[in-house]
Amino acid sequence: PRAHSYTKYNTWSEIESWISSIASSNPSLISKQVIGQTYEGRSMHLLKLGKSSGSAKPAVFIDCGIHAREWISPAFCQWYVKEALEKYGSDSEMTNLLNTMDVYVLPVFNVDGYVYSHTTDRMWRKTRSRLSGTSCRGTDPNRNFDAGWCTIGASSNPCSETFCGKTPESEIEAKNVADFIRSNKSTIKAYITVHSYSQLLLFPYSYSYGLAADHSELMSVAKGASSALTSLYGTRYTYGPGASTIYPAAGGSDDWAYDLGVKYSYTFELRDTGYYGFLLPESQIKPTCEETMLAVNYITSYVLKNL
Ligand SMILES: NCCCCC[C@@H](C[SeH])C(=O)O
Ligand SMILES: [Zn+2]
Ligand SMILES: [Zn+2]
Ligand SMILES: [Zn+2]
Repeated sequence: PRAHSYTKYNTWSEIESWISSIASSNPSLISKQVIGQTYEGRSMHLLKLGKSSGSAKPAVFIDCGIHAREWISPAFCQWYVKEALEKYGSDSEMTNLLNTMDVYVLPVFNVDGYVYSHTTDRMWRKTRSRLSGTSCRGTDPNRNFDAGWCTIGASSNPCSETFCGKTPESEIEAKNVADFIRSNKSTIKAYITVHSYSQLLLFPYSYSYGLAADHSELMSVAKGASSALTSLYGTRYTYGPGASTIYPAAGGSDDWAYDLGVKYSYTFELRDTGYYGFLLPESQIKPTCEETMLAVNYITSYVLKNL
């Protein structure tokens, strides 16, 4: 069988065995937990990075793979874990971060969809839930959160790629993540959700054109993060509130986390701008992940400084 590689789009079974081995590789720095099952009964594995300490530490939550076809996203979460463990002890920023904070990483949010995009339909986006009254499958998990749910930029047609679901958190995957964040909301200071493609760094709101209370701060952090990203290979990002920067879209995880009180809430749209789109070649995994590390590190060190 194929081996796991950080510069390959790994299958779910490769990722699942990687999760087990990486979690047991360094028990003082990383641990794993299951936050629930997917619709088709797969486990949602959450990794927890950080120097183990008796008391609850402030935390960052990063998820990848909300949308099945966006394969560069789970590749980044795997890359982030590798870099964090590698750099701990040598890089002062990462060492300070993991000594003071915990970083939760959900390598693949929409596991059923990810598997389906590997086996059956490369362009699949949604979950794989069955819906009553139609043969169409799946809900868009990024329209299924309880944030302006189904008001704009989402569809109530189950056959739509942006179907918002029967109710908020109808998708077990979304409910598992929302439950985890709700039960840890006193410690979670930042939420970062990774998608592709378009090269954007977005923040609330997408469910309204109204500006977030923390708009100017979120904007300045986004500016710094995207400049850090650009500094490596010149990759250019656009940044701003979701509604005006990409399109209005209600029910998103970022808007939901922000309204729950997680101030630093960001959505990344990674490479590229459409030449390859979702079919980004594996040769671009390393450069994409390295430049994105700079942006994520910028955000986490800003959060650390402002605890
Ligand atoms: N919460 C919405 C953030 C902006 C839209 C993000 C994209 C990622 Se593919 C989408 O969910 O359509
Ligand atoms: Zn997406
Ligand atoms: Zn996207
Ligand atoms: Zn690196």
